Amino acid sequence: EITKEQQALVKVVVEAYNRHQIPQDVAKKLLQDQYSAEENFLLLTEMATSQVQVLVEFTKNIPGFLSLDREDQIALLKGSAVEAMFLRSAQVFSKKMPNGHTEVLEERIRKSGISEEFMTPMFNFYKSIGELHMVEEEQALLTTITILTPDRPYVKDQQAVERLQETILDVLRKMCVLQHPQDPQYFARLLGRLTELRTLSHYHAEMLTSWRVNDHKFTPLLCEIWDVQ
Ligand SMILES: CC(C)c1onc(-c2c(Cl)cccc2Cl)c1COc1ccc(-c2ccc3c(C(=O)O)csc3c2)cc1
Repeated sequence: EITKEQQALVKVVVEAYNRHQIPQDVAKKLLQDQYSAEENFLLLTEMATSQVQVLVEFTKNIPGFLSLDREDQIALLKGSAVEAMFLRSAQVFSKKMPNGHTEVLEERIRKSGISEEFMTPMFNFYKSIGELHMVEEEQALLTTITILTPDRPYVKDQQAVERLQETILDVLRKMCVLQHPQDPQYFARLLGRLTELRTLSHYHAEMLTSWRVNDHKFTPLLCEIWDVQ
């Protein structure tokens, strides 16, 4: 049984998750008709930059996040941004966006200078997230759990982060049992996705390097959050 305060916690997180989304006029740019590798890279850079801004706003609504040490807040954001964006872009693929974002997003990612070796794990991940058919509470809580990962580089007070993460893990575990009574392993499978995210995050570091080698430019916000340039 989910307690009253756990219900309140979920409500706050889910409302923040739904409130902070890429503005539609930015997302709609995906539908414009230039498909060169350069154009795709520029559009994806714009999406990622907008998504990071959305992510920063979302984290401010995670109960307890703003009471963490300031530097730890930054360390958590920097350490989780890529994983949170894999989760978010995965929702776009699994949501089968009504306005055709799914197809164009896939097309642009496939033709943006990312080498084949990263494509397979990336799209396998998207497929495995899609197969979970997560409800929006699960998506919001899983993203929150990713952000509240204690062992990110440079986090000083890991215990404080662990306490926040455990609170979310507890309510997610209960929700999974309620939402998926026929699948007792569902919660474990959700957490398994977080392990896959870590691997993708390592691949992503290499993707960044290969883009930079080919002189691709990022925005100041992405340079700051990814420690590039
Ligand atoms: C700098 C750039 C080239 C880059 O580097 N690595 C990655 C990157 C890639 Cl290629 C894959 C996964 C993660 C990252 Cl960081 C990217 C692009 O990152 C993206 C981030 C976020 C979206 C994204 C999110 C939400 C939505 C919604 C919605 O919510 O309604 C509608 S459209 C859309 C689009 C797409 C791409």
